[in-house]
Amino acid sequence: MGDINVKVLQYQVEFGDFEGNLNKVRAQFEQETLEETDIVVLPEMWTSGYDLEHIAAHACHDLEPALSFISELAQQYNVNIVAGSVANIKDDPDKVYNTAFVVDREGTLVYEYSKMHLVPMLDEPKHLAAGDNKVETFMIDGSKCGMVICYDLRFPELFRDLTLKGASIIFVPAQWPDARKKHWETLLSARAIENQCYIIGANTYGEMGGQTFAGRSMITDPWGEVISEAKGQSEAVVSGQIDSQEVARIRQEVPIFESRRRDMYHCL
Ligand SMILES: O=C(O)CCC(=O)C(=O)O
Repeated sequence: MGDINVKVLQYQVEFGDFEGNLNKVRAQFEQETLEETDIVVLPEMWTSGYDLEHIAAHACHDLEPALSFISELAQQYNVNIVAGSVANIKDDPDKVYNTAFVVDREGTLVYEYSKMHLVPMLDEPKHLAAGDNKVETFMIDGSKCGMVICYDLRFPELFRDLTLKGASIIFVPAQWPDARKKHWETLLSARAIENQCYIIGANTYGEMGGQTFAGRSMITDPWGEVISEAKGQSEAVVSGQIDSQEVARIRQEVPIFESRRRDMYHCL
């Protein structure tokens, strides 16, 4: 298992413009040099933005057509894609989920996860159904990974569960507002430090649907150091290398997983 090169694409998602958003992603793959890249990461709700009033009209069905689109890109560029999330309808046509998915270099779907904590501040519970997936990990190029979506970042239990299940890299696709930018930056660092794993935050930026989004996509290492970041609200590619030995090194240096007192508190 070698080092892993990651690229987070930070760009402005177009509000309610499915085709426009697909074209935007394709254009970025065309202009980037991806030969040395192992994983490309997209933000939350990248096909529609937060056009919640019309979310059913924008929704994919069992991830299609977004899955086929991403699968073709993955094969064409020989890269794993953590494809942020899309509005998605599964069995029940009245339920739209906010579903993230991952496709490997062969174009095969390796994981999907529907956001389990919906955001009251954005009226998400009125328009979206909460995912009730089990907390699971998935593999990319030999590394065990986890996925959460945006507001999930506020729930340390979810991250602890993923790390106890062996995740050493956790992806956080987001559309995080500028109004709470400080929380985004602080919580990404905190989750990396307290779980001693890599945290990869992929946000959008700029004005959309009456909100301003923060940008500040970043890759944080298991020591809490930001190894690569987008400075602010601008188009950016955040590139960083994940050292496959670093998680074990940090966990040896500060052995919090051995120091836990599960007999003293009622959580995982
Ligand atoms: O928790 C927050 O402040 C932002 C959450 C959010 O915007 C989202 O989950 O889409």
